[in-house]
Amino acid sequence: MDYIVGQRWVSHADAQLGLGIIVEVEPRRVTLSFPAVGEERTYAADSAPLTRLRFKAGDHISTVNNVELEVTSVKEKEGLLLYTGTDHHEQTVTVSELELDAFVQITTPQQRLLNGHFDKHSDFALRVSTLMQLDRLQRSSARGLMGSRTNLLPHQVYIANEVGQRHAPRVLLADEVGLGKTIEAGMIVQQQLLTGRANRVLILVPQTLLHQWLVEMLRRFNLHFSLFDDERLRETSSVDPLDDDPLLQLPEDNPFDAEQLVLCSLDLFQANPGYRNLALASHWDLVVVDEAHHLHWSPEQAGEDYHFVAELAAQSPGLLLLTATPEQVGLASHFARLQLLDPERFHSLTEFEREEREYRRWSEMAAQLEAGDRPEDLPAGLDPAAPAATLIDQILDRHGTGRVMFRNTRAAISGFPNRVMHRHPLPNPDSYAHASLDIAAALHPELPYHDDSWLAFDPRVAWLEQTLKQLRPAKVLVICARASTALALEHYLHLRAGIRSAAFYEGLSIIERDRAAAYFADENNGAQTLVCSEIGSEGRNFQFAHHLILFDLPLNPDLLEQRIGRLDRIGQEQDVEIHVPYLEGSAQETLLEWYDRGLNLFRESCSAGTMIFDTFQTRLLAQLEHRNDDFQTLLDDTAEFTARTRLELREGRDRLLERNSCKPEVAAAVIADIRANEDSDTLAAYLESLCEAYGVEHEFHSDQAVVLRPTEHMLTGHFPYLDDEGLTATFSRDKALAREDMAFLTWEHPMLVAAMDMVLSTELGNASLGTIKLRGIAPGTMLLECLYSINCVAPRSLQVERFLPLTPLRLLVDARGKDLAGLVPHERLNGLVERVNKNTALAIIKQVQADVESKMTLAGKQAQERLAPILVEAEQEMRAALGAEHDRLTALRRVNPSIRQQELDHLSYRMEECAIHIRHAGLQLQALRLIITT
Ligand SMILES: Nc1ncnc2c1ncn2[C@@H]1O[C@H](COP(=O)(O)OP(=O)(O)OP(=O)(O)O)[C@@H](O)[C@H]1O
Repeated sequence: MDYIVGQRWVSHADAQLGLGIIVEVEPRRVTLSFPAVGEERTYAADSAPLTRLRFKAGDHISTVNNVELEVTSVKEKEGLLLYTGTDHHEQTVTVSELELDAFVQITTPQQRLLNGHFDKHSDFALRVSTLMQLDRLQRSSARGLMGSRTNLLPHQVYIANEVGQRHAPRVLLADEVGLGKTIEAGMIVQQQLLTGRANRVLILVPQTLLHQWLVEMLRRFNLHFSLFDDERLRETSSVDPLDDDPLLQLPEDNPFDAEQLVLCSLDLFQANPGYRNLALASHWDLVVVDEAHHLHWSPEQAGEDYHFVAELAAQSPGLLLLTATPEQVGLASHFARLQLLDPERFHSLTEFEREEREYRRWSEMAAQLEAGDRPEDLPAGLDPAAPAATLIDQILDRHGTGRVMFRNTRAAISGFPNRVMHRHPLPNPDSYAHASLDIAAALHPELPYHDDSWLAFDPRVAWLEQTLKQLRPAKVLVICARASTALALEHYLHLRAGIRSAAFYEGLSIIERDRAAAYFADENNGAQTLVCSEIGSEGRNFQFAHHLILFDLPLNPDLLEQRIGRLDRIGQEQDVEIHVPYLEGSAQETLLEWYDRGLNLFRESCSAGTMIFDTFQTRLLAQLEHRNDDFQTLLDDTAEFTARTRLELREGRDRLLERNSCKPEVAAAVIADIRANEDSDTLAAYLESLCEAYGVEHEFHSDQAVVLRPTEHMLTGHFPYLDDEGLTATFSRDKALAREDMAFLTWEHPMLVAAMDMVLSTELGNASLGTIKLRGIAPGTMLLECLYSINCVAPRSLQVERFLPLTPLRLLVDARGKDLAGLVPHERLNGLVERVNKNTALAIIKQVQADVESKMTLAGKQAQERLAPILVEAEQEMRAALGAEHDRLTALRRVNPSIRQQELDHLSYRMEECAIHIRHAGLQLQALRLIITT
């Protein structure tokens, strides 16, 4: 494709951009400015979704200077088109395509019909059915949630539905370990992308989870993220990775701009501060940060990673933070993360701490409201006459963590396995006498050894070997705190004990780590055991194993919970067997006792671990150093405190959060809608007609599954997502979950999305001609079937399309200009219309040309009349939605003076801008069929 600066192109992927103008051409990229929406876009030159706009003689064009021309001739000069025509003063004028008005509407169906370009009826029907399906999908409550290859779990579907529909969502996904936060984030990202709310997404994860995220996004959501690491950035940018001077001139070629979906490790920016400016200079619609509790923050000082994410958070409209243990590093730092999400709502730590103490009161109030009572002491600013559901939402928003935080607990979700604990006391060897020196050495007595001589006398080692042999062939995950321990153990098991094993620790490259994890996961020829340092205790999926050996214990209950969470997660089908070897009389034993008898952590997960730890820390540390008779009292006190805290959480904060994190009736309705889409045969039938239209071979594979293959007679050289090998795909979710080799075809599979887009962005089926026998109507009578869609050219940031329906406006005008659409539905007409041979069709069109044009004018007028109330309704809907946001901020401002007037003003401004664009929305003729009665 030859691009030349100044040429005019339209994006067929995004008609709302209006008419673009090429402003820069580079060897592999082309940049267009879209003046109608004030945006610039850069595309890869060989795959840009662009169509050159060429007018022909007879077309009407308008220029930026409001000159209207009817084109009489077209010439090309140095790659640019020059249009000559007559304006309304009958003057002959020549304008360059450079001067064309960017707010162009191209109504090609009429031009094609009158010029004798007729499509098959089946193609016309396909086009109309595409419009109808898109409209149905847009209105479906399952929109954006159909395509993921996952089980439909209510708590995930609820969150994805609630958050994914938001404009610029900013939330903390804090489900307890292993409940599927990655899946929730994937569903939200997918929904945001599919609905056009987001285009550019950046995901930041710990290095150990990069590959897992990459694979999960691809296999569950068909999302192709590009992995950016040091190597890739060095290859594509000249920035010095170590130079983080913010005033540095950034290169024009920002590598982050080259991809829409980027996955990076957060550590990359720690090690190479120079890359931060690059990432910040790129625009993101949505930033996702996994294991967000790692961001360093304390009331005295925030870490560089926190600052970096805070800067990203400030420039990106959407932000998802993920953590299973939000309070792992304390309440203050939990608050700091909430502040990243909603600085208006979370403006004062003291206030937040006070609120936390009141959760029980709000929880009880919500319960009262739900039971139909009206409490006397409703907080100020709430309308006692409002419906209970509204009041509950407002209480959650203003006094709980409301719309910002989602946390489902295992207690509320059934189907988790039991945890079974096995203690293994072992004699404490004399060589570890030094262990009482400090707590780290007491808990990990092998640490002071610079070689592996400790392996010979530490009884945990021989026990480990023996236990693994006993458990054979069961897979066993071994976790210890330090990399050196993991490495030494793995060497021992592998080289001296002959046990198939792999190590997983920070010294390995990402590829080596993933190779180790894959070796462990391999069912047939894989390792029996994986020995991990603490980095293996976070985020990874090892639920195919159900034996966990804790070679030592971390001094942090949330870390212990994370360790157990590797196995105790969704998909675990057996009881989780937790084995803990410990040295008798050592600090390890004391810690084990405290976790077990104090917190009961080996049997039940506990979301207040850190808080309980903080409460007893001093007493516990003293006991770890030197255990005495007070220990029993510490255990009793901890157990009593834990029981009380659990109860408080259940009745207070957790219940308040749960109320917000899964509403079963809403989830059930969405799931039913997703299922209804899967269970009907409409998709299969639609796919068949698509394949027929485009010449793709379509063959039965098995129940609910098909094989698609490209052929030599394809209409276009290429069909989206279909390579030479073909594609085996199923419409059944259950089959897709069991058969990873099959694609899961839903209305939201990228093949369907791209193919539907292809139908509407090309001319396929937009002009058709046929005959019909209708009793009682004189032969030779003309009917025109016209389908219009609403087209609103507006800056993308306004997201106007979410208020405008996609429902096509259909008219069937008869010879007198009367609309019969209501009497004869489209499907019925399809069954009655007969095709006409090309010569007859050309003869017909010659005869009725003038008549068609006048009927088109009538149809256009009628459609315009029908458009008016639709636009009024769209504006009302927009005002209601943005108005509610405005009201919320105004209400929050009463309790929180830090909300700036400027923000409220900006919302009002947005509302007015949206209103202007909605009022100027126009109609685009999508398809036209001329029918003559015989
Ligand atoms: N709806 C689902 N269908 C099928 N598998 C699922 C579903 N939800 C979660 N899983 C699987 O369960 C495991 C846990 O999910 P995920 O990794 O998203 O949990 P998490 O909450 O992020 O865990 P952690 O707290 O450990 O980071 C993964 O193996 C995931 O693939």
